[in-house]
Amino acid sequence: MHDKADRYDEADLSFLELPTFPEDVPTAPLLRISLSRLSKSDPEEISKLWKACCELGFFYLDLRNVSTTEDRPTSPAVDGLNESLKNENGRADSATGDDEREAQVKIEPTREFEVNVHGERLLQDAEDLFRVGRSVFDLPVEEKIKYDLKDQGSYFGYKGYGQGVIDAAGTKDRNEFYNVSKDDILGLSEPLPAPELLDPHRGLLKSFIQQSHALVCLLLGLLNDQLNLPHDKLPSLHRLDSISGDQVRWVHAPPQPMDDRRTALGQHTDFGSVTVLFNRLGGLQVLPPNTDEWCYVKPLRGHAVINLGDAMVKLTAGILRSNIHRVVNPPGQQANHTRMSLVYFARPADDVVLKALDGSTLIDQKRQQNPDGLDDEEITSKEWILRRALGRRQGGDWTKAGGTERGRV
Ligand SMILES: O=C(O)CCC(=O)C(=O)O
Ligand SMILES: [Fe+2]
Repeated sequence: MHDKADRYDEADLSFLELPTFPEDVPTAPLLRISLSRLSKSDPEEISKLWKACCELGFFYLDLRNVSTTEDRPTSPAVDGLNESLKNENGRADSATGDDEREAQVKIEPTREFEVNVHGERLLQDAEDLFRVGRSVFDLPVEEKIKYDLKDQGSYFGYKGYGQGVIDAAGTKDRNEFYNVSKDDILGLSEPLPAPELLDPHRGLLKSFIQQSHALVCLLLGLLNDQLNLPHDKLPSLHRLDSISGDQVRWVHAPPQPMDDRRTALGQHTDFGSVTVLFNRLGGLQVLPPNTDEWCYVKPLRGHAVINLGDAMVKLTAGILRSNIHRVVNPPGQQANHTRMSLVYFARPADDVVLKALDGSTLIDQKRQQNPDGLDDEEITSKEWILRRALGRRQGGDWTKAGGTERGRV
């Protein structure tokens, strides 16, 4: 048994500046996995990852430096770098800083843009982006709706409060989104219309995207090996420089009146491959397999919540799990606070066909057990995501919004 991560006490895991997450609500049984140990290919940690991805499809990933000398990346160069990259606002988001920081974290520059994941850096970027997100939602609605790109057939940009639906009856949601495309920020596609206040933060968004994507590729590489797929198969479907639906999302939900509360974001499975989620207030709930009780995911400081999406289910013939989740008003003393979350959605490249991959006996066996299973249609990643995302918008086709959860426990 490892005890390093477990020796942090509760105070280290809490957001002390926020009202505490209540003790008396059901919480979901997410395993806590250490990035530092995964990146050293620790076999025990890899089996925890495998178990979490097969059984629940959700886990916590500890992104902090583990406090032992051998684990801590404290070379003076890296420490000094972090300082030198902060601008006068204390934010690490200058354009020149990006290049310098990339140079430091990149050990083996395999593909254009790619970096090695650095957990503390990702945590810092997430914290900085929480501030940026607040300023986006503070803009007047008339300004924000200029960036609702639904009518152009895009799921990037703004989605206003109540502009999504949470069920087949068309009940309106209770949150706003702002979605930023990876390809826009990396210069792989034309820039989309966006509020001017985001301009100075494109460097920060780029860093967050690179770090999140590198994290996802590390996880995909480890899962690839567990699945006995040909080397690099899963990561190669998720190249940072391929055109894809990868996006950063801020989710923003003001507190709901005490006598009129409803689900803010309706139950769903994520559409893509791997989701990296930063939460501070509670409200996210999962429905664990074989239960009918929604359980809260308690936010933990220094950790991301990672969950798998439907693409991973389809590519592995259902070996890996994408679990249903939803967002409700924050619980207990947190109920009167505005909730915001920050998400990175990694998705296979647009042209990847979402069907079981060849080259793994494990996947072949699973496919044989369930021959008509998940390959019932030939659909690309782009079509799948567009259909599901727009199906959940008002006026969309709800019957097309569903995912692989249908017919499954
Ligand atoms: O806000 C959250 O905690 C989760 C958001 C979510 O599930 C999503 O945007 O798909
Ligand atoms: Fe989700």
